Amino acid sequence: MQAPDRAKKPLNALIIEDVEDDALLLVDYLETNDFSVKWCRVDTEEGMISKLKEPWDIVFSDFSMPHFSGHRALGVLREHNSEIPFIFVSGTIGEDIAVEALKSGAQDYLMKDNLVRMRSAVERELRETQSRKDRQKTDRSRARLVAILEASPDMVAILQPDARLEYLNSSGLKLLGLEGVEKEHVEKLNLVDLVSEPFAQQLWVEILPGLQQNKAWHGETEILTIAGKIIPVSMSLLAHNDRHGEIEYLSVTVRDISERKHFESVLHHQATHDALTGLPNRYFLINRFATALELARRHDHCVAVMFLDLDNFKRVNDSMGHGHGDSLLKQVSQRLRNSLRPGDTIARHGGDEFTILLENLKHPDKAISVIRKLREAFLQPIKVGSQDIYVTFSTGIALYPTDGQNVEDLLRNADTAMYRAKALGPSQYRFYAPSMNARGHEFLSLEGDLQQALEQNEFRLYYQPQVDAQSGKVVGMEGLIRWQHPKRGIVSPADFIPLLEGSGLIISVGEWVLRQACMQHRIWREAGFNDLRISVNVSATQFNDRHLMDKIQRAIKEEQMIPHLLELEITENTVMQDPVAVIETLNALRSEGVRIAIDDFGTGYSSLAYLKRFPLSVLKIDKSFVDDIGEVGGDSTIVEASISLAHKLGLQVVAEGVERVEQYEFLRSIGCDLIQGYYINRPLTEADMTDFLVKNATQ
Ligand SMILES: Nc1nc2c(ncn2[C@@H]2O[C@H](COP(=O)(O)O[C@H]3[C@@H](O)[C@H](n4cnc5c(=O)[nH]c(N)nc54)O[C@@H]3COP(=O)(O)O)[C@@H](O)[C@H]2O)c(=O)[nH]1
Repeated sequence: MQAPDRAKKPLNALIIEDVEDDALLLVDYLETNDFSVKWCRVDTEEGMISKLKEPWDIVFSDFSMPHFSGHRALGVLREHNSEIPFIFVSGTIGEDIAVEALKSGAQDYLMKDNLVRMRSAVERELRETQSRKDRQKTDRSRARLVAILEASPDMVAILQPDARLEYLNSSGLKLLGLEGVEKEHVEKLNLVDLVSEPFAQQLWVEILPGLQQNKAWHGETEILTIAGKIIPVSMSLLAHNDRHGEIEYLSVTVRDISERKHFESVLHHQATHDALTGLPNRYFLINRFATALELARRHDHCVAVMFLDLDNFKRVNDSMGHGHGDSLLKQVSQRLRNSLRPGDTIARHGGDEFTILLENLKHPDKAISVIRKLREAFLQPIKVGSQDIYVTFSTGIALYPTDGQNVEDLLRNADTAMYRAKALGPSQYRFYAPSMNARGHEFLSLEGDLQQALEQNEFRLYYQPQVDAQSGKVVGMEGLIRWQHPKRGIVSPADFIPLLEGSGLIISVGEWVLRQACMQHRIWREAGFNDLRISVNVSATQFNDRHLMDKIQRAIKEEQMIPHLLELEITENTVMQDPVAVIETLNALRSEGVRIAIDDFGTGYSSLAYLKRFPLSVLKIDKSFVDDIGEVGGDSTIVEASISLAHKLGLQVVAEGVERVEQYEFLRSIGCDLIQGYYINRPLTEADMTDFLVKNATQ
């Protein structure tokens, strides 16, 4: 082999020729025609095969040789998969054979004695080989690109400028549920048909026209599978221009982000909901509340926020353990949720506190109907472990726009109102009033003084007479506490009982009231007023005191009280707190001979039918019902019905707060047993009560 001349066109030629001179003539011809030939001559099949490993640009072959043939040489070359151009150069070839040779894959044939066409034939073959190689390279890289697109986990599509599908990769077919669908059907689809409303609109009206200018759109949206399933996706839409700057085609890459969205929503739920109850948390509520206020401001609506605090939750937690406490909270949450409308928001504020947001209220009173509904929902006990627990809650309500203009103020005011409700005993509700804040400060200073009031002997017991409705004779009295404050004078129990409740002092002050009443009763008995009954109020906190029975028994014994003349007034709500335990205590009191009165009847959420299971003696109809008597639009049928039913259940009925003669007369006419109220007398000091008894006895 000879080295090629670098100034000329290099040509590596394998020459299959038995005659060395013919080969040299050929090379000489090529060299004189501007080729620098690197060549090798073989004349056997083995020789050719051994040389095929080298990088030949062209093969020249004689047609017939003693040990080899041009035909066979062409066969060998093609068997080795070689696409190297093959040119016959022969002295003997006839036209038929030449045609045959071309048919069998040779690129050309030339006569040894006429090589005029050789230069152009070689140049042509080299050119075609090069362009074939280029084409193959392009095909290969195209195939690779398609393979990459097909292997992509994202949907990739090529679209016509009007968004019709031209190509859709396998992931796209899979994502859209188009696997197995005929290609021609797929190609009829438009991207607009494959996205959900309202993105289809946006795509059509805004995004596609905008691509002329913007060239690209990226965003998160939803696509619609052929089966109608909506899948959240991230999408990149690109416009590809032709050389005139017109959109030639579009490409779109779509990534299924369902999993990410799912995790995002899980995270969002965790950040906005309470893990124990699954209810929205404080953060969620504040956001929702802010939106509700915006809307209310715009549409002139009223919004109520209610703060609920479970009564005695701590007792359940402490006595039954946190596991049971959690179970109670979960069940309470469920009941609260079920009692509200879908548009109302209930959130767990923390601990045993819940917040309810009532939007778009027509009237603030609607909040009361909601409280009633909630109370009804809790009439049935909640089973925790093996115990039935009756749940009550204290509620504070603040209203937009009257009680505040922003979330913070309204929540704070609802909280203040809730604390005031809680101080009144279980199951109470209070609407916020600005005076609550002012009184809050006053309360603080009173609270400090209360600590010493008992030691300093500052409490007084006043007595309000109860008379027989028919005869007008005094048959008993209610003991009502007052606080003789050294600086403020007489302080109303409405102002300090909640403080005593809150501090727990009510237990010892309640005991003082009981003993004071029993002691005074003995003094009046000794003065000849023998059969008078005396009643005292027992708050829910006192009722929960496990030493209550013991204290009552000791007071009766030590103050020489006649048990059947002692009456304890408890409210419906005290009864409802824990009915099973209450029945037990009431039975014990009854066996001592002590009478029990239900105070403020009608203000709670029990019914007489419900109360009949308790060993009660007296029903005190609340002043609010008595107030209705004789008023225009007032409804006295409740009073009538209550008295009639109470009598059927063997209860004596006392009407409280009787202020006017027509109330008295009406109550007498419908069979009310006893009357108490300013119409008879206000609560009196013991001295004034003694005078009143004397006067009454002599009338
Ligand atoms: N746990 C205890 N609670 C007590 C005790 N003493 C009183 N209280 C409770 O405080 C609340 C306010 O009591 P008071 O200011 O004494 O008001 C009572 C009566 O004075 C009042 N009343 C009676 N008749 C009329 C009337 O004709 N008009 C009118 N406007 N008010 C009237 O009503 C209150 C009656 O109380 P009750 O029968 O108990 O419902 C009050 O809730 C008391 O219960 C105590 O020692 N312990």
